Amino acid sequence: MYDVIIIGSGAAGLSVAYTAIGFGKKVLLIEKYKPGGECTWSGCVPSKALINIAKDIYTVKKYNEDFQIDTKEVLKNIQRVILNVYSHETPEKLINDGINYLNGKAKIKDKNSVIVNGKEYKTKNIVISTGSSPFIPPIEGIEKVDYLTNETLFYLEKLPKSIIILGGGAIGIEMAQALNRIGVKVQLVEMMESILIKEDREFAQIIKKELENEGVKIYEKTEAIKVIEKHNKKILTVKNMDKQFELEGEALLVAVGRKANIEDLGIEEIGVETTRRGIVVNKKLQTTIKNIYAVGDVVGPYQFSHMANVQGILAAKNIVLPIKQNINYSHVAWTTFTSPELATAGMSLEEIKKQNIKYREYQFDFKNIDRAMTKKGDIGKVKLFLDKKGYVLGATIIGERAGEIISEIQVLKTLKINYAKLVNVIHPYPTYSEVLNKISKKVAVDNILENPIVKFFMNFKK
Ligand SMILES: Cc1cc2nc3c(=O)[nH]c(=O)nc-3n(C[C@H](O)[C@H](O)[C@H](O)COP(=O)(O)OP(=O)(O)OC[C@H]3O[C@@H](n4cnc5c(N)ncnc54)[C@H](O)[C@@H]3O)c2cc1C
Ligand SMILES: NC(=O)c1ccc[n+]([C@@H]2O[C@H](COP(=O)([O-])OP(=O)(O)OC[C@H]3O[C@@H](n4cnc5c(N)ncnc54)[C@H](O)[C@@H]3O)[C@@H](O)[C@H]2O)c1
Repeated sequence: MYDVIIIGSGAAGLSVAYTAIGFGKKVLLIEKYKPGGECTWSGCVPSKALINIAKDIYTVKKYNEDFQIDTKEVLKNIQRVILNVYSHETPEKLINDGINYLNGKAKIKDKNSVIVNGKEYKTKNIVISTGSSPFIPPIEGIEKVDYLTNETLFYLEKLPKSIIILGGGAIGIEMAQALNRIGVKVQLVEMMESILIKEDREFAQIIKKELENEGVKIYEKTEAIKVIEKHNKKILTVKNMDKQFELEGEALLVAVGRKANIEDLGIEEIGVETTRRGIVVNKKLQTTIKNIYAVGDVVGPYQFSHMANVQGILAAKNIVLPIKQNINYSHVAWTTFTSPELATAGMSLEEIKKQNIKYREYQFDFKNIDRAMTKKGDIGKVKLFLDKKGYVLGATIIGERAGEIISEIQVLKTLKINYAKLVNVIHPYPTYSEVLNKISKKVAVDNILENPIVKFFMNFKK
C-alpha cells in the first residue's frame, strides 16, 4: 500500500513526489512517456532555448546582415538543452532519490486503486497531474493538414522557410519573434482585438509594434475559416471583418490554448467531476473524491510551471499534514519571454477597479534610468498599483529583464512589505531594477501625504 500514487511526472507531479518523500511517505510516480513533462520536452525549456538562440542571432545580424544560420544546428542545440535539463529528472535519478517510478499509462479503478500495464496498485491517496495538450480548433479541413504544435515544432529536422502561427497568446507571440529572428517568414493570426489579450493592452501593443518592426506580419481580429494543403504549402483562409483572404505558409503552427488531459483516466466512471476546463478541485486541491487530488495544467486556472510547483507542494502537504491549507492565488506572477519581456504580478488595473479598491498608480519609463540609456533603442515601462497605504496590489513591467525585476515586487507583495521601504534598499548602479527604487521615493512622499494627521494639518493650514 502506497501513501500516494501520482499520475504524471511533469512539473506538478515531480513537486508532489519530492515533497511527499521529504515527509517520509511511500510514493509511486507513474509516467506514460518520460519524466519532466511538457516543460522539459515541449514547453518552457525548448521554447526558451529557441528564444535565446534567436536573440543571439538577431544581435549578430545587426552587425552582419549576411550572417547565415543552419536551422538544423539550431534544432540540434535545442535537443542538447532538453537532454541537459532531463539529466536532472531521469528515472534513475528519481529512484536514487527514493521515489518509486513506473513507466506506463495509468487508469484509476477506484479511490484506492490504480491500474498500470495490467497490474493493480493500492494507495491511500491519488494525485492526478496529467497536464494538458494543445487544443485544436474546429477549422474546416484542419484534420487533413499536417500542422505543427508545441509537441512537434522542436522535433523538426530543419525549420520551414515560412510559417503561419494561429494564436497570439504566450506561445504564438514568443515563437513568432524567435522564429522570425532565425529567418523564418512569420504571419500570425489572432481572433481577438489584441494579441496577448490577458496582458496590459498598452504593453501588448508595444510588443506587437516590436514584432512588426522586426518583420512579423500580425493579423488581429482575424478568424481562421478553412485550411488546405497544396503543393506542400498550407493555405489558410481567414476573415477580418467583412474581408476574406488567404495566407500561405510552408508550415502552420497551432497555438490557441490548451485542453486538459482527462481522457481514459477512469475518473468519470468513479465520479470525479470535470468541466470543459479540466478537473474540478476545492481550495485544498481535492477533487470531488476527497483522497484524490489534482494539480497543474489539468486543473488550472494558471497554466504555468511555477504554479504547477506551488499546487504540487500544497497537495502533498495537504495529504501529509493534519491541517489542510487553501491554495492562495493572490500572488501569482508570470513573464512572456519576448524582447522586451513582459512581466505581470498580482492584480491588473481592471481587477482593482472591478473590486472598487482605492489605489494609487505609478508609471515610470525606462528611458529615465541610466542603464537603459546605455543601450540604443532600449524601451521599457513600469505600471505599479498600490493601495492607499502603499502596499502592492499589482504591477506590470515591459522591458529588458522585466521577468527578473518583477520578483522584487513579488517579495514586497507576498511578504506584505510597504513599497516605501524600498527607499532604504541599496540597488547597484547602473541596473534596470533601479527603476523600482526610483518609484519608491515618490511612494514614500505620498505615504506621508496620505497620513490622516498630515492631511489634517495640511487642510488646517489652508
Ligand atoms: C511552448 C510552451 C512554452 C511554455 N513556457 C512556459 C514558461 O516559460 N513558463 C512557465 O511557467 N510555463 C510555461 N509553459 C507552461 C508549462 O509548460 C505547463 O504549465 C507545465 O508544464 C504544466 O505542468 P504539469 O505537470 O501540470 O503537466 P505536464 O508537464 O504536461 O505533465 C503531465 C505528465 O503526465 C503524463 N501523463 C498524462 N496522462 C497520463 C497517464 N494516464 N498515465 C501516466 N502519465 C500520464 C504526461 O506524459 C506528462 O509527462 C509553456 C508551455 C508551452 C506549451
Ligand atoms: N512565458 C510563459 O510563461 C508561457 C509561454 C508559453 C505558454 N505558456 C502557457 O501555456 C498556455 C497556452 O499557451 P497558448 O498560447 O496556446 O494559449 P493562450 O491562451 O495564451 O493564447 C491563445 C490565443 O489564441 C487565440 N485563439 C483562440 N482560438 C483561435 C482561433 N481559432 N484563431 C485565432 N486565434 C485563436 C486566443 O484568443 C488567445 O489569444 C498559456 O496560457 C500559458 O499558461 C506560458
